[in-house]
Formats: sequence, structure tokens, C-alpha cells
Amino acid sequence: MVIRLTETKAWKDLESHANQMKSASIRELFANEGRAKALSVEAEGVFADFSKQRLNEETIGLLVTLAREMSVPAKIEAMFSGAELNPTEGRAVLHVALRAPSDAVIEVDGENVIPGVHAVLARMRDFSRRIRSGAWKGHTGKPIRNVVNIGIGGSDLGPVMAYEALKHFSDRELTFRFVSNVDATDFYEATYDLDPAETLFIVASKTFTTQETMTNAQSARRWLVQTLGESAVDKHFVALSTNRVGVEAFGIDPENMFEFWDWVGGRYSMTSAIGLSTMIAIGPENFDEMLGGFHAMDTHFRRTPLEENLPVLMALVGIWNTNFLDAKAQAILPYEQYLKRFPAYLQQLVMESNGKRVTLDGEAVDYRTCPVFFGEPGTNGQHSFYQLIHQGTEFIPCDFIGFLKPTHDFSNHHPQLLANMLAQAEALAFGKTEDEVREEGVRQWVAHRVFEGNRGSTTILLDELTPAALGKLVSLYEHMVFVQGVIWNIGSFDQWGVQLGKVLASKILPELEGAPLGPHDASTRALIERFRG
Ligand SMILES: O=P(O)(O)OC[C@H]1O[C@](O)(CO)[C@@H](O)[C@@H]1O
Repeated sequence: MVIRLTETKAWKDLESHANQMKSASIRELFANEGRAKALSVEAEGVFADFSKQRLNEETIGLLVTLAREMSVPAKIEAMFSGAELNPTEGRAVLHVALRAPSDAVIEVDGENVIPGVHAVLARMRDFSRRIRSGAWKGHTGKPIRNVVNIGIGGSDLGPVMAYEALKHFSDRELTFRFVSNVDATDFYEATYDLDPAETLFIVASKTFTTQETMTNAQSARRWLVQTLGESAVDKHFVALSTNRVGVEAFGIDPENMFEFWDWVGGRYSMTSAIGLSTMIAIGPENFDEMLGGFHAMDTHFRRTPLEENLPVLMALVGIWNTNFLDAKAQAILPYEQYLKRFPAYLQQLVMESNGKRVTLDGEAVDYRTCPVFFGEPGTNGQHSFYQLIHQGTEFIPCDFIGFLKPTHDFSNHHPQLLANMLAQAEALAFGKTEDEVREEGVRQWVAHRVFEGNRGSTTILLDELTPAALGKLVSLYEHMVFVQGVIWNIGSFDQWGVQLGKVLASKILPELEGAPLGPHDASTRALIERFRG
């Protein structure tokens, strides 16, 4: 039986509750001193304080009931059991299997996938060690010094985010570059100063058909071959893919292919073979620690009651802000420079997953789904868009992410960084009233100096940015996305919304190169003609 979200009892209860809470103020809610403790949860070393959100314990109770009514516990179990949770593509959703221990058993169509996962990991470890030690020689006998990952979407954003996040753990003797855009500038800038004889290209593509990646990979091949000759390809190209036939057709030796499977979604693939560049950068031991972090949060998610389940609570607070307090966007604000690509990574993870307007049954939803995710590392964001977050007309819930220990401990930088983070969350929640402005002696432009406050945020604190911590953080958001998709009853694991543009681009491409124009609207036709000159 199809459960309609807006017809559940919990949804209706939340609507009435929201009517009261819309007029509640976070200042008043804090009259309850126990609130900070009661609305904070710690799991696997990740501490999350939800007390600065505009909600109370009753809100959480109602949201948890909603999660139960929408069968979240059963869906969690279904995911870990290899059920077909991606029905529009006929696939299981098993990124959790990529970081499960070797003695785990997770079956897809009656076959345990874990031995295959660990066999690929073993090959990745061996290959990474050979690159890092210099044992793997390029075509001319020189060791590899440069690694260029070619991929886009999930085949780029996870690797580049993880490389930047864990740079402190990476082999600084090696240079890492990431090419994604079909704009030739991306390829040029990544390669113009590299020696082909010392360069390894990793072609990362689940399908091995993505236009941008194939174009960049062909350019990389020409770049290499024009200096070293055709026979150099074997020593300078490896592929990460599910498509063996496509890899062979490109001319990459299947021996140099690291496999993954169709039950790994592109945006959930950074712990699959797609993580090869990460493993080469930080070494197999650190990569294993990262997998351990993922697995710890996966296990917490699977085993913990909803009330204390961190990914579930993150998801529910997001639902509360989006569906009951009308938030249309959410800011991701890491106070950690190494997480500078984390907002970009989350943009794909969250919006490609839950940016959907029909339910799994194909009916238009009658509620809001995924908000716009965006962000910048602190404190840069403060000097950019925080003005709108504090005083604009939109309510933008924020996730502040900080680490207690700095990676680099120079003078008083870290206390300054964290002071800024805590201050922003405090200012958003409590604001500054007109009276408070006047008490400071201000007589002019008073209204401009007022902060209405009551703008909710979550503060997430971890001890230190280690590979394990990164794994926990990413897993936390992956499962948050999953729970929200279950509650909204949408297909979080397909991405039909990217298809139409791809198809139209393939029709326009020959037209830009001179083929007769097909049927287009007057605007597109005129723009094509302008390009053709
Ligand atoms: O790894 P592939 O198959 O090249 O796909 C790249 C990306 O393209 C998409 O299919 C659409 O943007 C993403 O989901 C995926 O991460």
C-alpha cells in the first residue's frame, strides 16, 4: 500500500505543531537550560548540537514518529540487505558494502558481493604501493610523479574532495590533478607543465560513455602518444569502471582496470575503485582508516534507535526546516580549509539524489523536496554571503562543521577560526534586538543594525580531520540523504534529470560544426547561427 506522506498522522501533527513553533523564538526556547544537552547527540566521535534550531524535544518526537510511519527502519534494513532500492534503474544500493569488513555477507541476486569488493581493494593497494614506491615504471623507465584523474560528477567530486581534505596525509612528492570539465582549459591547465613520461592518467567513469570524460581521455591519449608513442598507453593509463568492454575499446589493458559494480551510484562511489587517486595520495593504510570511519558510521546508522541515530536526526531536522519552516536552501559551512571542496561534493550528493518532483510511484509531490545546498569554508563565506543569511528575507539553515584540534597549529589561528564559527551560530540564533542596538548608543540607521535572529543552525564538531573522521562525515551525509529520500518517497538513486540536456547537446554538436539545423526554437537557432558566424 502506498503511504502518502501528507496524509500520515505524524505529518498532520507536525503541521499543527509548526503553527506554534513558527512564532516561537530560539531565545525563549533557551529559557530551558537543559535544552543544549537534550538536543545534542554524539555518535562515533561526531558531536551534533541541534539546540540552535527552531525546534524542541516535542518536534523531534513527532519527526521520529513520521520516520516510523514512512518505514525508515525497514528501508534502512532493506538497503543493508541488498534490496532493489533503485527501481527505475533496477538496482540495489550498496555503497555500504564497499566499506564492510571482509567477513561480512551482503548478497545481491543470491551472490555475496564482499569477496569481490575486497579483491579489488587488494589490487588497488598493490597498485598504489607500486606507484608510491616508484616500482611502477612509465614507458621510458622513469617512475610516475604525476597522477591525473579524469572523470566528472561522482567520478571527480569524491576524489578531488577527498584529496583536498586529506592533503596533509598525502605523498607530497607526487602531483595530483583532476580534470572534469569538457572545456579544454581544464585539460590544458592540468597537463601543460607535466612530463608525459612521469604521468599516469586514471580514467574514472562508471559507464565509460560520459561525453566529457571520454573527450578528455582521448585528449590525454593524444597528449601522451605524440611524445611517447602508441605503445606507452599501457604504462600510463588505468581505468576505474563497471564497463570492461568500453575500457578495452578505448585501448586500456583490462589488467589495468579496477572494477566496481552497478549497485554503486556515481555520487556514492568514493570508497569504490573510484577512490584509487585517494589511495595513491594518502597510502593504503590511511585509505583503510577512512573506510573504517565510513563503516563505523554505517554501523551506527544501521543499529541505533531513531531517537539517537545521527544521520536520521540530521535528515529529520532538514525535513523540519524544509517542509515546516519553509527553508528553500541549506548552507554547508566547514570551518576547516582542507574541506574546501566539501560543499561542492555535497551539492551533487544531495541535489542529484533528492532534487526530484515525483514520487517513486510517479505522482507529483505535494510538498517541497530537496533544498538548494551551497557553501564555502569559514571564514571566507562570512565575507561573502553571510549578510543574506543574517539579514536577508530567506531563512537558510546552516550546518557549521568544525574540528577541535587544528591540523596546523600556528599561533592563535585555530581559536580565532572556532570563535568565528561559534559566533556565527550564536548571532543567527539570538540576533540583536532594536533595544540592544539603542542601548549601545546608536541613534541612526538602527533598523539596519538589527538582527532578527531565530535562524536555525546545527553545529557539528569532530576531534581532528583524519581519514577516519572524513569517512564518518561523508557517511553521515550519505545516510541523511537516504532517510530524506525515504520520507519524501522519491527515488534518491537515479538521475533522470541530467538526461535531456545530454541528448539535446548531442543533437546541437553537429549543428555547431555545420550540419543542417534541426527543429529548434527561435532563440536556440539564432544562438547556433551566431556561433557558426
Ligand atoms: O562515472 P560516469 O559514468 O562517467 O558518470 C559521471 C556522472 O554523470 C552522472 O551520471 C550524471 O551527472 C552522475 O551521476 C555521475 O556521477
